[in-house]
Amino acid sequence: MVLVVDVGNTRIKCAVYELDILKATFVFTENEVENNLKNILISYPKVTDLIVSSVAKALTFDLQTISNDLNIHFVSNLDSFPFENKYTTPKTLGVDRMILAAGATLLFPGKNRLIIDAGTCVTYDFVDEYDNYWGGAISPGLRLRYASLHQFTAKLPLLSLEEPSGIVGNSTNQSIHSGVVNGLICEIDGFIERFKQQNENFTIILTGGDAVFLAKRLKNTIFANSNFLLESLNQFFQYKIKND
Ligand SMILES: Nc1ncnc2c1ncn2[C@@H]1O[C@H](COP(=O)(O)OP(=O)(O)OP(=O)(O)O)[C@@H](O)[C@H]1O
Ligand SMILES: CC(C)(CO)[C@@H](O)C(=O)NCCC(=O)O
Ligand SMILES: [K+]
Repeated sequence: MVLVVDVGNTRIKCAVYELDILKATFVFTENEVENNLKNILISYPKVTDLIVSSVAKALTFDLQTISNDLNIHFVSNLDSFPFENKYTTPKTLGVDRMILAAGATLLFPGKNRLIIDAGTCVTYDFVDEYDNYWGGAISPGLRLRYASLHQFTAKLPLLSLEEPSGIVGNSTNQSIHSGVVNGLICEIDGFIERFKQQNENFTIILTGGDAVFLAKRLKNTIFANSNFLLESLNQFFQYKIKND
């Protein structure tokens, strides 16, 4: 069994897999990480391997201290990935984006793949049908958009996510909701439109903390798979075992 750990910018998500079978998922914050991981390992004593993708600052404790007999692997840009990396600054590419690209490469072979991860940031990543990874785009996620409107102005309140009443916001709050929510939906619809015009034989994957909320509101029918990063970590782990 493997415990996959996604240390995101805001939260930590993990899952236990037995080969391709998802046994359990967990979400917690950084200060709870040590206790949570210990408890997961007590509940799942058959876990032999831990695979960690982190885009956050270093964890405040040493993972190795939670168990002596675990194999712990931190994904890094130095690993070998199942795609050809065409990014011009591969050393600064986020490992979360590399894992998403790896998962899409392994799970949807022979397709032009667009992975949209709507988390703290929204990332767009493109892997072509020949398994070349080209990069994509980074923009602010929903919560970040609300927070930055408040933080960088004098007058705008800090609001939390709410369905806008329409495109035309008729108050300060409604204008903010429309700008943030409708703005991101138009952005994602726009990226998808361009991608579809330029590529045949494609697949689009939508994931991240806001995926379910956004999927229902997009013009294109795209199913949200909130666990795609965790699934991709599991796929990457199996790929590593085969190729090491
Ligand atoms: N408890 C929560 N804390 C923070 N964000 C949440 C929470 N529940 C839902 N969300 C939504 O999820 C989004 C953050 O997504 P996610 O949890 O995937 O981010 P993350 O942990 O920073 O991961 P990543 O760094 O991979 O984007 C926010 O924009 C927010 O709207
Ligand atoms: C864009 C984020 C913050 C998304 O989590 C992460 O992938 C990251 O820190 N990336 C580094 C920059 C890059 O991917 O080019
Ligand atoms: K993200």
